Amino acid sequence: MAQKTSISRLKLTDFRNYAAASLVLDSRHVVLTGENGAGKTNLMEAISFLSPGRGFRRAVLTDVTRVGADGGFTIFADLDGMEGEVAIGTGIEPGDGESVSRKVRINSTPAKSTEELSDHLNVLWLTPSMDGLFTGSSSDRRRFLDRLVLSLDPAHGRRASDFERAMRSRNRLLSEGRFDPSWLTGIETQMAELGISMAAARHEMLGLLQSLSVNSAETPFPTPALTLEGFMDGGMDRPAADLEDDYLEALRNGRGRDAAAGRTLEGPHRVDLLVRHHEKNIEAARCSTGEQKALLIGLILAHARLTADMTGFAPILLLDEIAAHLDEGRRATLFDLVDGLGGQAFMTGTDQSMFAALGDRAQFFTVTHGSVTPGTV
Ligand SMILES: Nc1ncnc2c1ncn2[C@@H]1O[C@H](COP(=O)(O)OP(=O)(O)OP(=O)(O)O)[C@@H](O)[C@H]1O
Repeated sequence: MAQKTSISRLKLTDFRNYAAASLVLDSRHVVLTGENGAGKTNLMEAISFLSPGRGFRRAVLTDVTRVGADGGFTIFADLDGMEGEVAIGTGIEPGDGESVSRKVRINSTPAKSTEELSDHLNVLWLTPSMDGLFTGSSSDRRRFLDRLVLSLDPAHGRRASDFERAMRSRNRLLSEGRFDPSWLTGIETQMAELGISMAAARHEMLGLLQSLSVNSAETPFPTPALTLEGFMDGGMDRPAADLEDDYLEALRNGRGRDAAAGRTLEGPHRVDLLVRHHEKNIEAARCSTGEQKALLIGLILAHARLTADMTGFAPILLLDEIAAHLDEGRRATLFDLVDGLGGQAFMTGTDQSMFAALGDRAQFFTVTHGSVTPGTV
């Protein structure tokens, strides 16, 4: 059984609709209930800032600061993490401009980047804005895929941003008509190395996820079948050096075409994640709304289980409005599955009675207009 990571204290200042808020938690699950617009999702978003990136809303950081405050916000958390007890602080400071990046302190020491947060905890989420994942844009699915990979392989984020940077340099050279072969080859060699290792990490993560899906038919939340399309399709079993050579050659041969298109037409940045309902054998995009939600829940649960197996620590789960469209039986099953992961999950809803099946496996808080109090009203 994986060990637990859990948050024991959370303190927000000038974050969204919270001027100041403080929660003291035990290691059980956390249920936040309150009216629409009270600040439940905002609290979950604050927790998502304890992982690399811009949180689950992918927010512009200056929008996160409370309207009316003087420009900065802070989030402090004490947690029992993967390297023991740790205090994490993050936020932006007053006066930070539009292109601000958020600062992170770990046990009061400034972190080099937000990626250091991955050493201490994994935070996974499911929010209503992900409901359209299967029918929406391939870039959303790619981002989703990369977050899945990131929780198992923290170096994936750095590889992806280095690849992007190299690709932008290549695009610029090509668009300016500067076909300097040695310069281009240098950049393309870097793209090939990074691109193939990105593809390999994605491929490996999907393989591991699929190997976990054996029990899927027994729950209302089946793990979907997942495949990648658009780059090195079906060819990832060959040695990495061969794949890199192939991609390098494709880039070299594609210079004229890419110059005309104004972008690089082949690479890991063009991959799409194809999702199918395994048992019904149809694409997720053609499943009903309820079936799509069940597949998404199945996918997040399988990923949480995989993260727990691979790291030895159950991730923190943020499940926003998870209970809203499930009947009583499915809700109870979901809570048992979430609890069975062995981690701490945060769940929101408008009605506390929807979480009754959790019993004393959870602690309850009421959220009202930017304040949060223990217990229920
Ligand atoms: N930077 C900000 N400053 C002040 N208020 C903000 C800021 N950003 C968002 N808000 C407000 O925070 C409020 C609470 O939003 P939140 O999404 O947390 O609600 P919720 O409790 O999850 O509601 P629902 O049940 O409708 O999803 C909203 O009214 C929103 O306008």
